[in-house]
Amino acid sequence: MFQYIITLFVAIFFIICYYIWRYNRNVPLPNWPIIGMLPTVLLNQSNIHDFITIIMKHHGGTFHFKGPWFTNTNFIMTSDAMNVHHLTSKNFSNYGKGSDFHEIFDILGGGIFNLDSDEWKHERTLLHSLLKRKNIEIFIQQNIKKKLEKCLLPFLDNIASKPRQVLDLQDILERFTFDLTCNLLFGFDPNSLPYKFNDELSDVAYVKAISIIEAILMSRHYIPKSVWKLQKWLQIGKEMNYKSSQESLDKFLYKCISYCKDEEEQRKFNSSEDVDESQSCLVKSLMEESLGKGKMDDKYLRDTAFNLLAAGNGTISASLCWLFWLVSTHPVIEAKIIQEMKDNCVTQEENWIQNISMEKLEKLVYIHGAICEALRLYPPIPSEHKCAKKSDILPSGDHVSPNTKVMYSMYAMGRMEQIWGKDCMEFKPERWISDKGVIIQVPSYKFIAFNAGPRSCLGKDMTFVHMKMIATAMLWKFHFHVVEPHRVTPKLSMVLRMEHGFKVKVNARSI
Ligand code: HEM
Repeated sequence: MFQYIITLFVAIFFIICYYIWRYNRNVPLPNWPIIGMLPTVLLNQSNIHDFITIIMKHHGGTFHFKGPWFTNTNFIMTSDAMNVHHLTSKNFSNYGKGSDFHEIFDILGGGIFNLDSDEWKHERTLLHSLLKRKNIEIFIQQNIKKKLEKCLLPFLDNIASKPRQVLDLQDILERFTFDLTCNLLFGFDPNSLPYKFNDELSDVAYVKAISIIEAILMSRHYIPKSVWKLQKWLQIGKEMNYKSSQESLDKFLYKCISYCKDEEEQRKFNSSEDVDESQSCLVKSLMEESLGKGKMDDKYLRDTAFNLLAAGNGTISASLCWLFWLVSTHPVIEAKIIQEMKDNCVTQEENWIQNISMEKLEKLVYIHGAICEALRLYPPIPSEHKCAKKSDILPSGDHVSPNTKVMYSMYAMGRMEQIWGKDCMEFKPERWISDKGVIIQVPSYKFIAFNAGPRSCLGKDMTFVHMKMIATAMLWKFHFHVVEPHRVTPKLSMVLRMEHGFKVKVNARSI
């Protein structure tokens, strides 16, 4: 009798397995009993963004992810522009960051990215007023110009004189934008890309720390909370280097803050010829603004400075890398960019960087289109998540329960035929230029790289200034030849960097 019961249970087990297998065999992300969809996600980690794009296309733009049972990792994922419009604008008040966000992004502390409700509104108003100040705008342009002229361009000149030398352009751009952002925030240049260079650049602990932290923060999105928290506590697995990276970063940030506060230190620094004698500095302005409002402790300054550093540093260098890669692999587009610059230069021998002006940059619509394309296809922040306060129905008809996480994939949205048409996978700057030769404005819930609605990016205009100045100055003087067979793939990280760096040979361009 016992044998019959065992046989019956085994038979039932296999029949269930067979039906689950039959149901799952044609779907890109099978849902298994107990373990849910997690194993397939882990198997596709190395190409997660393209994998998500396939799933989004397969499910018509919105999809319900099921994590392992009892781990509370279920969420909704969407790339439907109307859903994103609803989440970011139409029903904005129902979608906050949620408690999971604060736990995952503990490193952001009490900075703007981690705030909600009135605290967020107050911080946004403050930062908005600081970032839009005329003196900050002017400082940004001078800051970029000086570092380009005296540091990056001579550095690339030196590399171009050695035709065999291979350069990791991603590393160089990360150092360059890190220095620019620190100069803007703290009024000094940490020289991670030094003015006086040798052939070897030494590693900079805090630049590395940021990249390690970004990769760990990404992994916290798909590893169950209890697991990553245990790993963090034990300092093992993906969380192994979190504590040491955080300490290295904090040491740097607190040093910068005391530098901002200490006039004596500044004089010492500013007597060095390598250091920018900056007049404007966001942290100082912040200290003046916050004076008497009871918020000016070092922790607040650390959190605000780090949020701005995280917002503006890696995002710009990553966008530049993807732009250079796309341009270098599309010679016809590269030729059009150079032609447009020639058409807008007084003489062809003119030194582009010395004569650069905002008026001149505004005339460059083709490169503006190319930058938009790079941001569409490779958005530096590849996904976002929100948490529903009350139950809701998305425009796609999907029901959202209270406390449900809703993610939107910016990466997948840039590749949706419904938004961009049949040629959505092509790098095509012309897409952004009207018949009258002006830039076509696409609603931000479709061109989502800078987010949409009340929480849209405060640094969008600043980003275009950075990217146009840096890209034109570099392309005017150099062609970047992508080294074969170097694989260019996105890294699994909060910021969409390149997994294996961006290996190029630099050739001087004759105009
Ligand atoms: C390619 C460059 C950039 C991209 C793609 C980008 C993208 C984004 C995105 C997607 C958000 C929404 C984040 C969220 O709500 O969780 C955001 C917010 C923000 N960005 Fe940017 N950003 C860029 C550059 C900058 C720069 C240069 C700054 C200025 C230093 C900046 C400042 C901010 C701030 C302060 C917010 C917070 C807005 C809020 O929560 O109300 N960003 N950005």
